[in-house]
Amino acid sequence: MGAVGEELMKLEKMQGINAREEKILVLVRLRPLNEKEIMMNEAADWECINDTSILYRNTLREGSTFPSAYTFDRVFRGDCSTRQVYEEGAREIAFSVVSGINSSIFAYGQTSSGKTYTMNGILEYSVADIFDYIRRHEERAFIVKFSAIEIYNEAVRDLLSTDTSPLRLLDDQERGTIVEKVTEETLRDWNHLRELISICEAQRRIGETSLNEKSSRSHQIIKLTIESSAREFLGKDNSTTLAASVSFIDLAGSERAAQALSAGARLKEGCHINRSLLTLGTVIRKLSKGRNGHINYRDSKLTRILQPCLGGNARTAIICTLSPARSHVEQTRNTLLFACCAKEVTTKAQVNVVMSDKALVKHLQKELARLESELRTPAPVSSSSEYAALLKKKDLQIEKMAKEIRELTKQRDLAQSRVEDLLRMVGNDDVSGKDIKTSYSKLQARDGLEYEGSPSETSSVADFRGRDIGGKSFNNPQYYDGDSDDGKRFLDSQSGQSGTTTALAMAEDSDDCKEVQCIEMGESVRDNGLSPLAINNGEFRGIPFTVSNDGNIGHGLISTPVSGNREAHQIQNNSTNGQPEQGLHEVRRTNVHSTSSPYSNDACSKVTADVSSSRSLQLPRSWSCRTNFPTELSPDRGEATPPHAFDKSFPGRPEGLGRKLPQLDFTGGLVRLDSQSSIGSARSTKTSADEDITRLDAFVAGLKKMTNSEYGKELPEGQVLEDGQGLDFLKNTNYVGGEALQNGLVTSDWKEEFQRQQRMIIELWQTCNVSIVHRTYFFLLFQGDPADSIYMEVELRRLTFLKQTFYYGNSAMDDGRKVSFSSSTRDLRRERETLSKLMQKRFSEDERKRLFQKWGISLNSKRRRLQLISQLWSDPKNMNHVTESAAIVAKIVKFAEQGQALKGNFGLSFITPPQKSRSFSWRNNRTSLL
Ligand SMILES: Nc1ncnc2c1ncn2[C@@H]1O[C@H](COP(=O)(O)OP(=O)(O)OP(=O)(O)O)[C@@H](O)[C@H]1O
Repeated sequence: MGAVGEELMKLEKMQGINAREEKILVLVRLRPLNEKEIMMNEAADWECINDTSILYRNTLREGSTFPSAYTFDRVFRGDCSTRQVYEEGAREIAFSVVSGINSSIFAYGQTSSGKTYTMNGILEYSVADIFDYIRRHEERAFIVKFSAIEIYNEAVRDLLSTDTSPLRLLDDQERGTIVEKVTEETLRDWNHLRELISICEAQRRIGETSLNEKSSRSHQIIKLTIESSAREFLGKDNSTTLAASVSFIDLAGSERAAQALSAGARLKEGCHINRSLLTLGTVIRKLSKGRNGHINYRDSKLTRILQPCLGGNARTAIICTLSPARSHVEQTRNTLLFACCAKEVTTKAQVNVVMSDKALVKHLQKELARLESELRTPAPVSSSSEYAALLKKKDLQIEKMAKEIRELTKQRDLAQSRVEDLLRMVGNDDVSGKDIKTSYSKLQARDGLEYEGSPSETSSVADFRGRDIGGKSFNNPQYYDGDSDDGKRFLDSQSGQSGTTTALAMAEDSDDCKEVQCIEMGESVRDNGLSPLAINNGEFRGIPFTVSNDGNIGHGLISTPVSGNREAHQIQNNSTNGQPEQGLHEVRRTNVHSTSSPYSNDACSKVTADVSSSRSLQLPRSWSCRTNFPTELSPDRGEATPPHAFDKSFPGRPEGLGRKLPQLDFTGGLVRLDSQSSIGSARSTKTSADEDITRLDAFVAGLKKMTNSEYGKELPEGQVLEDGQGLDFLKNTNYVGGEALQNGLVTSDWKEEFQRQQRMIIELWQTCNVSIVHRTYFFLLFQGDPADSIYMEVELRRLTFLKQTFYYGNSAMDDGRKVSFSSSTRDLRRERETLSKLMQKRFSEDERKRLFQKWGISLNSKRRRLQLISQLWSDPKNMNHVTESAAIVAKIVKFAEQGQALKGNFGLSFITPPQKSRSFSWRNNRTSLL
């Protein structure tokens, strides 16, 4: 065998070693708190507990649905140097390039988390190592080429060229996607490298965001291509060359635009950045599930260029950079979720050999000989014990899945039976609920825009789409400043940005941006300066009930002693004032003692009435708010109803019918309050939105749909649940609905469990852009009755499903309509707009003024109502905020009146259930009571 043969053998051996699948190496680097964070007294919530695990240690958030510990190939704490990150993590991957293996190192993370800081170091250490290797291998001739591009606003730019025109991407059959005409410099030495790097730094788009003065606004890809050949064969026709490249990819920040407080150009960049990153996330997610089906590499320039690094012929390491600050917890989690997916992705790198024709022929002859010999002596079949082990493993898998299916079916059936009971209870023996649906179908919101079969309502729909204002075409509804003197003045969409992301969304007219914007629009408003809500003896025992005419939210709670007279409800006034105000409406229909309340104005009475619209139940173990309402619909809603008039106890939640107004819509919307359906124009201010905020049939249909739907049954295509996350957590809850309740086995810690679930639900509402009307109804209706557990569970299931669906960029189906994160964001924005219009009707000018002041909104600013509504429900961790938000929304949507109306519509009635069965099903036994 000559030298060529040896060379070939060596290469084949290398190919044999490397041409195998391996998982992407995932490294996590936690940076220390920066000066700004320290100045702001930020807490560092993340800790690397060993070399592979990172822990979230904020015990205050124990109710979170997220896992608190994450494990990766390697994690680096804040005091680790970049050299350590390189040597203990990225080096092996980067260094493969000298052996002819493609490799790539990514940095992924939110702005200011240290991507550029890390990648600059990694690049320099890698090049130093490569140069060192070259120096030590004089027998080979090396060529090192350097190129650098950035992807800025979905355009590819050459960072080594002064020509800023975008470069085209071409598809090459052999090499995949290549960047046309990109400059490639042959590296001479270390100084040359430094020079090129500083050119790139000067050319790269950098901007200032609120979190980073020098924020990289583009994705940067620096590529080193290394070719090497044995010197002795140089120039000969049987020479072979190893050719591979290593890419250093410094991605732009993965944060949401809202978090970085981006606006204008920054926002537009954010849109593009996030489109690329969204596609990257989708690609990684799909790859992590295996390579089945279409992978959408071509959806962004970034993924197109990086295709070989993502599941192709390359070894890849991803360094996820994190900030430990508490204020960045959401982004940190997103980064970790991305990292979790990435660690499941496999690539298949192999040595890339460029052969001369003669060498290739020789190589093929050898390969042929090897295959022929393999055919003659086939490899021994695996032993039967191996087969048996495999079979056993599969059997176990099947058994586990069957168990899960049984469990889910049981839960679904249980929920289904509750729905059927509900349907029976509303006066329909046909549990299919067909009649109910028919009767109310005309009121059913369809696609959030129209009301089916209601021409008068649909005719009032104002179409603002595509309207041309001042040369600018907006797809969004116009804003009228109802608080201004003329009341209907169109506002420039860019003015009055304060506190709303909507204004930012409208500020951009880039088509590209619109869709992505919706994804980015978060609800950034946090600090609303709420006064603390008094909690009853440190416990949350009831529901908030009012907005007072001084603009304060009533801090009263309607509470029920855990034991004692169920009718001895008391409105506990936690105000500091303690003096009754004029306009206080006594809640007479129960034995409620209306203590002096500064909050008890008309609004107060409405919300309290709403609470009171639920029938009192005898459920001694319940800690929740107990409220009463009459057995018959009184034409006078304020009419007192003596408690004995409905002295029928019911151990489930009959009050739920009166209280469960919201449509538990799959889309997260109670009813979509679309501006088009209600307040799109000055003319249409008095439309269906006013009257048709909620419908019971919609709620029932929603419930039924939920119990029949995918929640918990299956996740959307390609969706994965993180460890300890998703549906499993429900199994850990103290489930007291269903059987446990029927058997009277109400657990004593249900109260605690309820609060935990409530917290989770409130957070998930925010994450999933759930309608704030829905949030309000659900929050006010489900107050901790043990029988609420089924509803809590279904809601949790639904929200978890939505969250997962959205996280992976998927859409969920609802009545044939696709719901995605962006569409839910849009719906929520529209709902807020609608509520802001209605606010003018529901609150007097004085009340509005006081609310604005209380919520820190300048009385001179524009779109004050929208600003206020935008703040509502924006701080899920702050229970005071939540309760006050609910009170305001409740007043706007006439929550109280809805309860009464529904009671009248459906003639709710309850009977005492047989003591034995303690059934909590709905009864259609109107005559027994009325
Ligand atoms: N591990 C670290 N140790 C010390 N300082 C760090 C570390 N990581 C980042 N920094 C500092 O934090 C600041 C932000 O870092 P860097 O610019 O690398 O963030 P980035 O993630 O690239 O942000 P962007 O996405 O906005 O470009 C810089 O001043 C950097 O020096």
